[in-house]
Amino acid sequence: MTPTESSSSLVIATRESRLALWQAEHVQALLQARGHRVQLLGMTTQGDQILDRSLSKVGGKGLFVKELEVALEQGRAQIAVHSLKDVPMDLPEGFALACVLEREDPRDAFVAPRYASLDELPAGAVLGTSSLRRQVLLQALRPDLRITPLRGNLDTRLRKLDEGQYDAIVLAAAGLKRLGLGARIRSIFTPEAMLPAAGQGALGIEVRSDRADLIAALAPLAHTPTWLAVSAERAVSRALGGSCSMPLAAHARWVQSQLQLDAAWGDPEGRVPLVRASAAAAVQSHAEAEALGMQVAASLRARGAMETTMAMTAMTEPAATGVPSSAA
Ligand SMILES: NCc1[nH]cc(CCC(=O)O)c1CC(=O)O
Repeated sequence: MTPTESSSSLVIATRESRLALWQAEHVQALLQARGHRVQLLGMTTQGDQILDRSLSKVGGKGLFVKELEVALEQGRAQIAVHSLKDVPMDLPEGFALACVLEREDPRDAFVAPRYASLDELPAGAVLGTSSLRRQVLLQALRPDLRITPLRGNLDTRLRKLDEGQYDAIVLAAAGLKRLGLGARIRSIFTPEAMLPAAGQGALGIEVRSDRADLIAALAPLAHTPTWLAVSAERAVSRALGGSCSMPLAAHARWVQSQLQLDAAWGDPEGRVPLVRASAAAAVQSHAEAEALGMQVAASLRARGAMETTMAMTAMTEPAATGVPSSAA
């Protein structure tokens, strides 16, 4: 750091949901501890405004990041903090992922006032979820449940549960834990029962790719084991065309020095059984992590994932099935 760099103030562009603000403040504190002056710039994205339609129908993941990128482009901010799960597989030209921070719990959580776990729900109970992945995986576990779309930020989702619109909801454990709402979690799904989404629980920091100085300043915040794991997960999504209209799960974890990657692909209408694939490798670089992801994607495709992907185009049209979906 040169004196001029450390004395200049950095601005973090952030969405204004409580979770987004927590995440931006977390990065702000990490940077302040390293001697940077950091301010926040709160903004509303299209993804926050559109609450009545499935996000997959109106543009998908990018909706949560685009306004923030415009702020970076215009120089109103230098840093955008994202839940990596909401970040498109390939960033637009001119933007880069400077680093990935240590992951919070990547698993999904079951929240319900009257039931302690999915198994306890009576037949026909109404279960709210916010992504195709969760819908498909939960329907495979409990075909008898009425799985219903659930949109909105964390507080909104919990309020809808508390108002009695759902018997139970399933959402990311990471968000609840970050906001101090971990006590609402009745049970956590093991990855074996319900495989998380690529990048779930991890935070990514986006900058303009011409800011090599900033990328260097952010490098100490990186958590390499998380970054390699999410690189492998995101490579699976990318290889399969990665959009949030695809019910895809990808989860990597370290088993000693090996990265174990598990992925699942489901047909939203349940016409074919879930397709699963796994592989492990002694990954040491992003290239090796991505190769592992591509290998698992190829296995998924060999087992039928691609065919149903084609069939899904019709499914994502309005009113075709009414399946829930979002960037979750
Ligand atoms: N799709 C919205 C979203 N993006 C990130 C999280 C949770 C936190 C995380 O995964 O880092 C959530 C909420 C959820 O899926 O329940």
